[in-house]
Amino acid sequence: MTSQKLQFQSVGKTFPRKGEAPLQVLDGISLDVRDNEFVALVGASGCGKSTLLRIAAGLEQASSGQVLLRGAPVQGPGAERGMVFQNYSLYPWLTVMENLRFSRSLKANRRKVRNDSELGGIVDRGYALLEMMGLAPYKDSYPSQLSGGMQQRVAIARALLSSPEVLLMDEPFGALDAQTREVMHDLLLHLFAVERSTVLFVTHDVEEAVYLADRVVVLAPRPGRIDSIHAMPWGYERDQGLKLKPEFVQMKGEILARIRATSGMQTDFSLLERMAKHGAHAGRRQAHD
Ligand SMILES: Nc1ncnc2c1ncn2[C@@H]1O[C@H](COP(=O)(O)OP(=O)(O)OP(=O)(O)O)[C@@H](O)[C@H]1O
Repeated sequence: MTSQKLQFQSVGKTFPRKGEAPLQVLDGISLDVRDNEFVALVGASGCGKSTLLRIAAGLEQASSGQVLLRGAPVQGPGAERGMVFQNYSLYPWLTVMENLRFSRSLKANRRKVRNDSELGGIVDRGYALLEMMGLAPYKDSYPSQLSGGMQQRVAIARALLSSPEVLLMDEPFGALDAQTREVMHDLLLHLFAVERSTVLFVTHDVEEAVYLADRVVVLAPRPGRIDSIHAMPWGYERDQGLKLKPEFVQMKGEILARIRATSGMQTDFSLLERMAKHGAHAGRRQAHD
C-alpha cells in the first residue's frame, strides 16, 4: 500500500499551434505528492503550473507520461479531486447554500448514486463547512452581496463538500487584497488540519507558498520542468510570526533566487549601474563641450 496520493510520472504536454511548431509546455515532470501533504508549485509566468494542475484535475490530457491517483491513472475529472480557481466561479443567480448544493447534486447525478440520505448528509456538511468558514449567516445571500474573500470561502467550501481526497488550487487568493489573503491562509491551514486533505497549490506568491506548504516545487520554464524541490523544516503549527523568523526569510530568498535564475531575469544590477554612470559621464562631457 503506497502512501503516495498523486504521482506525476514523466508528464509532458504539447499544445498544437496553427501555422507554427507545436508549443511544448511541460517536459518530463515526475513528482510524488504524499497522502496529507501540502505541495505548492511556483515558477516564472508561463512555465506551465496551471497546465500541470489541470492535467491532475483531468481537465487536460498529458501528451506523454501519466498522473496516478492512489495508483490508478487519471482519465478525467472526478469527485475525489476538488478544484478551486482564482475567479471564484460561483453561480451568481444562486444563494451561497444553493451554490454548494447545486454543484454537489450535479456530481451526484453524474455518478448516478443520488439518494435522500446521501443528499441529507451533504446538506449537513454544507452547513458545517459554512459555519467553519464564518459564512453561516450568509447562507441565503447571493455572491454579489459578498466580498471577494467571502466568495472565495464559498468556493473552497463547495470544493470541500464532497470530502475530496485531493484539493487542487490554482491561484485561489490571487485576486484578494493582502490582509484578506493572510486571513485566508490561516483559514486554509486550519481546514487542512481538520480535513486532512492533500493539497496541490499553484501560486505566484513565494511567501504564500512557503507559509502554507510542506514542500515547494520550483518549475523552470520553456518547457516547464522541475528545477528544485524545497522541503519546509517547520511543522504544521504555523502562525503569522513565522514570516519574521530568519529561517523563513532565508527559505523565501532561496526559492526566489531559483525562480530568478530559471527565468533568466537579470539579478546582477552592476551592468545597469555601469550604464547609468556611462550616461552621466556622457552627459557631463556634452555640457562641457
Ligand atoms: N489550451 C491551450 N492552448 C495553447 N496554449 C496553451 C493552452 N493552455 C496554456 N497554454 C500555454 O501554455 C503555457 C503555460 O501556461 P500555464 O497557464 O500553464 O502557465 P502558468 O505557469 O500557470 O502561467 P501563469 O503563472 O502566468 O499563470 C503558456 O505559454 C500558455 O500560453
